[in-house]
Amino acid sequence: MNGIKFDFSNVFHPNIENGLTEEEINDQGNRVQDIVETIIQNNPGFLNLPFTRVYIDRVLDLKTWIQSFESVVVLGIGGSALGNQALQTALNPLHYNALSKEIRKTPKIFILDNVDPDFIASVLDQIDPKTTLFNVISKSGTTAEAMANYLVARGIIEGYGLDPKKHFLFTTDPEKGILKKIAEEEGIKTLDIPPSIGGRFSVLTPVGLLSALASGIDIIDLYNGAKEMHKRVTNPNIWENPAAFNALVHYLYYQKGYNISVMMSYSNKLFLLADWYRQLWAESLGKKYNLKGEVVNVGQTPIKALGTTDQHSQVQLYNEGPYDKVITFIQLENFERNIKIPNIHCDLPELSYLGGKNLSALLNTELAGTEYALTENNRPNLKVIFPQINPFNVGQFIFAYEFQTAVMGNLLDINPYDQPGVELGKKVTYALMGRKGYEDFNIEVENKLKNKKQVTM
Ligand SMILES: O=P(O)(O)OC[C@H]1O[C@](O)(CO)[C@@H](O)[C@@H]1O
Repeated sequence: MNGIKFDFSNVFHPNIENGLTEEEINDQGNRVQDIVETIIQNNPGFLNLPFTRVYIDRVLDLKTWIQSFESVVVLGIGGSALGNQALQTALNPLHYNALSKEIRKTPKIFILDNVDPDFIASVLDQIDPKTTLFNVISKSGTTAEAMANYLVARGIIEGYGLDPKKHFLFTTDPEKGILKKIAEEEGIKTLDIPPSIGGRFSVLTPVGLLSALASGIDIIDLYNGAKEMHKRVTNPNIWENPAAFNALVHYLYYQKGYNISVMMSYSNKLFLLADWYRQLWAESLGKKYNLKGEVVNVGQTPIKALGTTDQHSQVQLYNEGPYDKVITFIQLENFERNIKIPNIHCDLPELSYLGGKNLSALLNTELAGTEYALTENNRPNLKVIFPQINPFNVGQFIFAYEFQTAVMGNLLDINPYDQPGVELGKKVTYALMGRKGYEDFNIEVENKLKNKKQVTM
C-alpha cells in the first residue's frame, strides 16, 4: 500500500490483558459510521482543503518573491506555528538553516512562536533585515505574542528605512482583524486563512504552505497525500478507516480511565508532528461542556516523546506507572541517511554486537524492544508507520489526525472546533498590559489578585 500504515495489534486482547475486543469495536461500528457521515455532511473547513487549488495557487504565485529572500521569519503561535515547525523539521534536513546557501538554495526559515526576549534576540541576531521577509500569521489578528513580534519586526524594518510592503506578508482572516486593515491601508500582501478553519486545523492552508514552499517543500504532494487519506478516512467501514478506528480506540480506552495519549516518535525528523498533534488533541478535545451544555470536563492529555531518547526518561513510567496511557509510536522504516557502526573492539562482547549494524537498525530494534516490553506489561500501544518521509506521507498523517480529532470530538459529544478555555488568560493579559477597553476588567483582576492567599518561600 502507498503511504503510511497503522498497526493496532497491541491495543487488543489477548496481546494486552484486558485489551479491547473486536466485539467492542463492532458494537460501536454503527455509531462511528454515523459520526463519519455527520462529519462529511457538516463539511468542516479542513475536510475539502485537499480538493481545492486556490490556496496552493495563491502561494505558488508568490514563489519567486518569497524565495528571493535570504531569510523568511514566521511570526505566529499555536496553530499559526506548530504545523510550520512540523513540516520544516520533517521535510527539510535537520539543521537546514545551518547549511550553506549553495546546498540549501532556498531561504533560511525561522519560526518565532514565543515572546521570550532571549529567543527572539537570538534569531534577530542571525538575520539581515534587508534580505528578510516576515510572514506574520494570525487568524484573529489579536494574539498578543504574534502582534508583539510583528511590532518588534516592524520597528526593525522601519529603523533600517526599509519599505514594510517589501518585507511583510500577512496570513490572516480575509475579512476581519487588524492585520487585514493594516494590509489594505498600506498595500501589504496578504494570504487568506479560510474563516471556516481554526488555527490547529490550518497547516494545509497558507499558514503552513508559505514557509513550506519558501524552503522548497513540494506542497502539491503534501496535498496529494491528504487527498489520498481523505478516501481512507471517509470510508464508513470502521475496519478500513484508520482515523475513525484510532479515534474509537482512544475513546474506548479513555472510558476505561486511560486519560493520557502519548505520541512517541522514533525519528527526530517526525518528532514535531507530535508537537503539532498535542495542540490538535488538547485544544480540540479538552472541554468543559458537552453539546447539550452539561458540564463534562473531558479530554485526553497528549504527551510527546522521542525514541530512543525518552526510553531513558519516560519509559519506566509507561511500563510500571498507572494504567492511564495509550501510546502511539511513530516508526520510520527507511531513513534518508544511514550510518554504519564500525567494527571496532571486536573482542569485547559489550561492543562487538553493535559493529557492522546500521544506526537505523539499532533505533528500530529499540522501538521493537519498547513495544515488546509495553505489551508484556499490558500497556496498550499502536504504531503509525512511515515507509519513508516525504510530503505525501506527511500530508496523509496530518489529514488522518485532523479527521481522527473530529471523530473523537463527536464520540465525546463536544465541539472540537472551539477553544473557549484559552480566552480568560488572554483577557487578563490584555487587562494587565493596559489594553484600551479592559480598564474595568483590570480593576477586577487586580482586586482579585490582591485578595488571593499567598504562600511564598
Ligand atoms: O492565529 P491566531 O489567531 O493568532 O491564534 C493562535 C492560536 O491561539 C489560539 O487561539 C489559542 O491558543 C489557538 O487556537 C490558535 O492556534
